[in-house]
Amino acid sequence: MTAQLIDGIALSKTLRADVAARAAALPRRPGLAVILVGEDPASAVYVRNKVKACAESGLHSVFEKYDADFAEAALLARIAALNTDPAIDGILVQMPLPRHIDAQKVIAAISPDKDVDGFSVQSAGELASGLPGLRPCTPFGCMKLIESTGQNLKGKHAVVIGRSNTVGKPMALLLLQANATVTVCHSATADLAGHVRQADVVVAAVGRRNTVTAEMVKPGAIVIDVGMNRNDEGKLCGDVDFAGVREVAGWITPVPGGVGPMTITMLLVNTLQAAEKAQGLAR
Ligand SMILES: Nc1nc(=O)c2c([nH]1)NC[C@@H]1CN(c3ccc(C(=O)N[C@@H](CCC(=O)O)C(=O)O)cc3)C=[N+]21
Ligand SMILES: [Mg+2]
Repeated sequence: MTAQLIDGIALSKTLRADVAARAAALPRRPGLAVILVGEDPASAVYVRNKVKACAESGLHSVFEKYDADFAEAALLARIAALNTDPAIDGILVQMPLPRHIDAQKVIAAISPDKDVDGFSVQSAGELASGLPGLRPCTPFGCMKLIESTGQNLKGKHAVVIGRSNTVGKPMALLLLQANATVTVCHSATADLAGHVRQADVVVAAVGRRNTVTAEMVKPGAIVIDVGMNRNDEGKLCGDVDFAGVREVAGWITPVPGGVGPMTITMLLVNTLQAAEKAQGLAR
């Protein structure tokens, strides 16, 4: 059996067309502010892709780039200004930030209504409480990828590998909300392979290549690869041994072309949602 590929670029295209149509129907264009502090080359690429994606979906965006020694107080002042800027519906401060800046302070400074990353305590609390709100983009995108298989999660066993605030924890909560039975594995898990073997859905968000191998995967499982690593040849690869696992799984996401583009797509969706709310349209 060879797994079906879940194409994050194709799904992104469909969802971004919907964003564009809904954005065009609004009296005022949704606006996203993207802030980058420092010179990390990978961050610069991701941020450029986010700004480009906004333009392609008819969203307004502003990009602010600051030197690595930009003061925390100055960054907080920029966020305060954007919080009250009526042209801006979403604020994204690219992570990681330089060490002299307290990321938690920065996240807390963003108005919860403009928290399109879904990283704030309010957004996390809304997700954990089953209330509507802005969901973290990567796990939100993973849910769309899983939904695109057409498989109902009710009664299925999902195993999340990784427990970060940005991916693993919110992923587990979203799967729970979709009626899956959820196990969260992490670096201190005693028998990772034993847990993954039980999984109808595997979400790998570890940051280490070849964490999930063919002999760990239940035949027919849905395998979602959040990893972003480099192999020995310097090529982008995920946490899953793609070549091996695709021979066992039912569905699998590639890296690149899987979760990455969907993370950006859900950022657009969240910005649209924030704009619709700001303009009095409930969603
Ligand atoms: N405040 C904040 N919000 C984020 O959402 C955020 C962040 N900080 N910091 C860094 C991570 C990482 N991230 C990615 C988004 C898209 C791709 C993406 O489009 N990847 C392409 C490949 C890109 C390539 O070739 O390098 C793909 O998987 O096909 C990757 C990574 C968002 N992040
Ligand atoms: Mg709110």
